[in-house]
Amino acid sequence: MAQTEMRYFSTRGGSETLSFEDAVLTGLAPNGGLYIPTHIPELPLDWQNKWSNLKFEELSFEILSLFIPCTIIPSLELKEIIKKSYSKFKSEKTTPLRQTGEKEFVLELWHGPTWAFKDVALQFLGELFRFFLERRNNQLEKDGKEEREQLTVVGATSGDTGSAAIYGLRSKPSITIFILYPDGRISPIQEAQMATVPDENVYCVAVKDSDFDTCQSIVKTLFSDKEFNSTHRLGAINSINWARILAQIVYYFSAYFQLPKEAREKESKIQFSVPTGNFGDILAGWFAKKLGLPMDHLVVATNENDILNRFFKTGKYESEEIPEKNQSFETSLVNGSSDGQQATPSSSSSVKSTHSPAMDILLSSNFERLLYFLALDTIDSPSGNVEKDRTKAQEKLNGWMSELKKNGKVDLGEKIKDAAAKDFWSERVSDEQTLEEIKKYYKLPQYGPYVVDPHTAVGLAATERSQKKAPNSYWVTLSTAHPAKFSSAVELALNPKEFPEFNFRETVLPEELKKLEQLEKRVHKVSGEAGVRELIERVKKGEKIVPGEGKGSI
Ligand SMILES: Cc1ncc(COP(=O)(O)O)c(C=O)c1O
Ligand SMILES: N[C@@H](CCOP(=O)(O)O)C(=O)O
Repeated sequence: MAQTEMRYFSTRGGSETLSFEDAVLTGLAPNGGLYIPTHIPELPLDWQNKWSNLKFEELSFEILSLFIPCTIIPSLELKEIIKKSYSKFKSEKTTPLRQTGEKEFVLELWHGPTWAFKDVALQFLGELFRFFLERRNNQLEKDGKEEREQLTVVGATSGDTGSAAIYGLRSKPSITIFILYPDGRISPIQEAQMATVPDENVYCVAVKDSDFDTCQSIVKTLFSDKEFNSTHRLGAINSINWARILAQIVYYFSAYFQLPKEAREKESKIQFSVPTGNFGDILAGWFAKKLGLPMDHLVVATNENDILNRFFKTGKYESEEIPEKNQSFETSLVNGSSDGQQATPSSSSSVKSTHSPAMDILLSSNFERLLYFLALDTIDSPSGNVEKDRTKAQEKLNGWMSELKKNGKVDLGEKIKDAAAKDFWSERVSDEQTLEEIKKYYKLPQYGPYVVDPHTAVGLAATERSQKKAPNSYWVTLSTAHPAKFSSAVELALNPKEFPEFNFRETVLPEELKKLEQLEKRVHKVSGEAGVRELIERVKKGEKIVPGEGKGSI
């Protein structure tokens, strides 16, 4: 059956739909919403047999082409983009599945260039940007036009997205990239991975006295500032960009095909546990389920920053703090809601610093995408008319967003909580439990020893706690980073007193990362949104700014 051509629209309303190309290049919708597909495509008949022996790249092509019409990227070119995206992965399987128990598995997503799961999507997004810009600029040249399209990528990171984006975009023509991160709140290796990249088009921006939410909020404010956005043609690398979610859907299918045959039999149940921060990775899993991948539940595994866990348990989405006292929280909620004029906080909010710092996030961007679908699934008396029902769901979502803006919290109610519970379970994992989990996997009989990073440990702890809900299931925990990236937590868990034989440098740290220590770092330290704007404006004017020596707030 012919499928309707896929287009994308904003969660926050407006009847406009965009092509895949425009949705990817725009990143965040002008009304502050996130782009989502107009419909969930159908998998081909007999996909389970047809796809079972495909290599990762081939599987990726099959899934991505359901969302990217060949009028936007012709098949041959999409295959080429995918091939380039995964050529630098260190594992033949790209995202290999490792057995850790009789029915327990870990999906290792960190075999890409920066040793984090973000590489899977950001290598692809880098290639997409290159392809679209090259095609547009060739056309301009053909048409005898002088101007060329340039993209100013502005992204926020709690450590991993930044380096993966930089490795995906470094030295790509027509692109300048600014990565914002909270000064002093990412691991030394993460900072070294970003700041030692010498390419001229890369700017690492340490935002003083901030946290990830502040950085994310600055990014969203800049995107919603119409003038700034159109002057600099902003591009998004965070998971607000639909292409990030899309690329991540693939590895849920890949995991499925790597599980033992028995797991794929009708009576078996498969559960996925996902260490969660910005809700991008787990949302990709939810789309995989919507597409028809047989999975039972997705476990939202949070650290002590547990707003999401509290929502899934209570239906209430709220910060622990009073909004007036917590500007970062409020500003993140209202991002881009209107004129981009809201003040951006410069001081840290109530986010806790934990042993899994990449998940130290209060407000998860992608939760809005799920909320849209929950709104749609629970509208009273749906009309059956796609556009009308879409508008109703968008209105409902906007209502929630305004309430959040006003009160810093919203009670989404039992109906929404129950609708979410069909697909999600959730668990909060403390720092202490995270360290215990790292120890446990190091001492793992039969399938160990296995050194896991603290984020993966959060996922594993959540798996164990959820197991009683569905005994006899197959469990896949997503491993989101290589342990080398988080030495402090790993060394704290596998400390010399308890584990005298363990040597982090010898057994965990890859040679490639050891070499970073010797390289020169280039970091621009700035204060708040004003500092970020100033840096971008001066760079775009062609000023050469020596890292750490800029004037003003830079
Ligand atoms: C290592 C690691 N694990 C887990 C996460 C959480 O993923 P998501 O933000 O997609 O929920 C992140 C970053 O967000 C991360 O860097
Ligand atoms: N943990 C992330 C935070 C940014 O999330 P993103 O998936 O929206 O880019 C990081 O490592 O930076």
